[in-house]
Parts: sequence; structure tokens; C-alpha cells
Amino acid sequence: MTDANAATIEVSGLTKYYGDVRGAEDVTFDVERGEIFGFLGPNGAGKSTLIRVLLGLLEPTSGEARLLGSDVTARDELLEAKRNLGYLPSDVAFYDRVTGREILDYFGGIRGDERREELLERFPVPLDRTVKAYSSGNRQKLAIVATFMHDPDLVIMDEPTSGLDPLVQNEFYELLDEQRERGKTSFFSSHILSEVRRVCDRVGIIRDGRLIELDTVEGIIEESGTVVRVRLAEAPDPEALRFPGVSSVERIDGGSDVGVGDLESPGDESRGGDDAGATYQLVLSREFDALIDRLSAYTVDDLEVREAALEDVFMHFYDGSGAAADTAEPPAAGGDA
Ligand SMILES: Nc1ncnc2c1ncn2[C@@H]1O[C@H](COP(=O)(O)OP(=O)(O)OP(=O)(O)O)[C@@H](O)[C@H]1O
Repeated sequence: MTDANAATIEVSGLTKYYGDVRGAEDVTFDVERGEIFGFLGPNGAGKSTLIRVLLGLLEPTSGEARLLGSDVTARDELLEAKRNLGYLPSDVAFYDRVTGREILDYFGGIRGDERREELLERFPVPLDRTVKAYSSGNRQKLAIVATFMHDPDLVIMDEPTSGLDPLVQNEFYELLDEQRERGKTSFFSSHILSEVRRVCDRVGIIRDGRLIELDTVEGIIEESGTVVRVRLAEAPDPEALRFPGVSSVERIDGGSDVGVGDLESPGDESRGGDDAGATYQLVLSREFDALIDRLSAYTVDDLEVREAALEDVFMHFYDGSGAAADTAEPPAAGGDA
């Protein structure tokens, strides 16, 4: 039975293997009623695997998952819970020889459509055209209307803003804010950091199938929220600059094998490697006394301290690997991260 007081999503020790291939490993988290929860990770991290298990489309190898109080492996229970669920897949595929209106009529007939008109005003689409003739943005807007129009308690979305222009994205974020005010729950995967920062209450970060971070966006930034760039006259091993509170330290002037010099600050590339000194980037919590203490052992030629962008923090969680490229924000997304 659906339990009105239960967390809307409960995942406990969930593991899913495809034969020998790990999809998800020992993942545990809850999403509470009224939360906006962002689920992040590089390509192949296991996001879709978890979403598909939650929807009952994949059988877990071990562990448990409950959706709106229902065990996702109990078919009848889950079917009942799904009346209160909206699902927006990443690759929306409508039967495209029918019109947008016919599609909404179809889904409305199955699940209800009490919010249809209001949502169409906010996300207008050419209703009488066949979906085949829709732009990808219109297709996504139609999918949003179809996902929310029966006013579900929980919506699960896989990269919901892909293909939307910035104005429509904003409208979508406002819709999520309103959902939260109405006690509805939103769970979505994303690669767009500005969107995560703008809308999410909490974030789970998944890598190689494992949940490696679960916190509020503020908590994540606070924990690793300051970026320090320092140019020293000497060139110590980066590890010599590490102290408690430093989550990453890298030499960024080409003197080490870790290259994050492409992050920002045009002009930096002109600096490094041409003499005995070296430039480092540290990501740390606000441990300034310890920083000054550590740097006092060297000659500081230049020092820059700034608040970390979410990108810096994610670089850290994504381990500075090529996977971090997935966190890059597409130009159309706009935003502040
Ligand atoms: N049907 C499948 N058969 C075998 N392996 C699979 C299958 N689906 C996913 N995998 C593997 O499971 C791992 C997790 O993949 P998943 O699609 O869940 O990642 P993702 O985080 O959703 O990635 P993306 O951001 O690229 O969509 C990957 O190694 C992937 O290759």
C-alpha cells in the first residue's frame, strides 16, 4: 500500500549488474516529500540504471527501492503508485504521426489532465501539428505538459531541460519551485550545474555506480568552497601544499600531469613553466589560517582567492578526469554556476 508519510523515494543498498558490468553498486538514499533532488554524474555513472530500477523497468541484483511507499519489484503495488508519478525520459519518443493534441488526449484519458490548459499556456506547442514536425524544444515542452498534467505527487526526470531555450528553462525551474511549495517532489538527473544550483535542495553525485556525495548544494560548496591560486617562486611537490581542509591541490602551469588550466582566468597560460616558480590551484574549505601558515614556507609571487564555482567542486568529485567534461554547461543554458 502507498504510505502517505513515507519518503517518496527510498533506495537502500541497491546494486544492479548487467552480467559482469556494474550499473549501480550499494546505493542508499531517500528523497523526502516536497524536495527537489538533483542526481548528477558523468556519462555511464549509473543514473539511468537507477531511474530504470525505480520505475520497475529493471530488476535490482540486490538491495531495495521503494517509490511512494511501494516496493518497485512488486508489480501491482508499483502500478498503483505510478498513478501518482510523472516520468520524463531523456529520449522522449512519441509516436510521431499523431498531433500534440492527440498525444495529450491519449495520456489524459489514462491518467487525467487537470493541469493541461495551464501548462500549455506556460509551455505552448503547435497542438494541431503532427509531432513529427515538432522542433526538439517543442517535443520536450509537449513531454513536460504530458508529465505534469495529471498533477502527480512525484516526478522523475532524466535531463529534463535538454533542448529548451533559456526562457523556457526558466519557466520550467519556476514550475519546479511551485511544485515544492505545493508539497510535490521532483527528482531529476542533470549535467547542467547552473540548473542544479538554481533549483535543487539536495544533490546526489554518482560515479562508477556508487553514490559518492549526498548533501545540499550549499553544503557541497561550503565543504570545498574556496579556490586558491598561488604562484610561488619555488616549485614544491603539490602534496607539500596539502593540509586538513584541502580537498584538491594541483599544479596548473604544466609542471604536473594534472591539467586543469583550461578552467578559466585567461592569461594564466602565459605564466607557467618559464622559470623556477610554479602555480598551484587548491580547492579548500575556509581554512585561511592554515593556508597562510603553509604558504609562509615559500615566497608567494601572486595569490588569488575566490569562491568556488560548482564546476570546481565537481571537478573534484569527478576526480579531475575526462569525465568532468560532462559537467560543462552548454552555451544555451545560461545561468550562474
Ligand atoms: N543494458 C545494458 N547492458 C549492459 N550494460 C549496461 C546497460 N545499460 C547500462 N549499462 C552500463 O551500466 C553503466 C551505467 O550506465 P547508465 O546508463 O546507468 O549511466 P548514466 O549515468 O545514465 O549515463 P549517461 O549520462 O551517459 O546517460 C555503464 O557502464 C553502462 O555501460
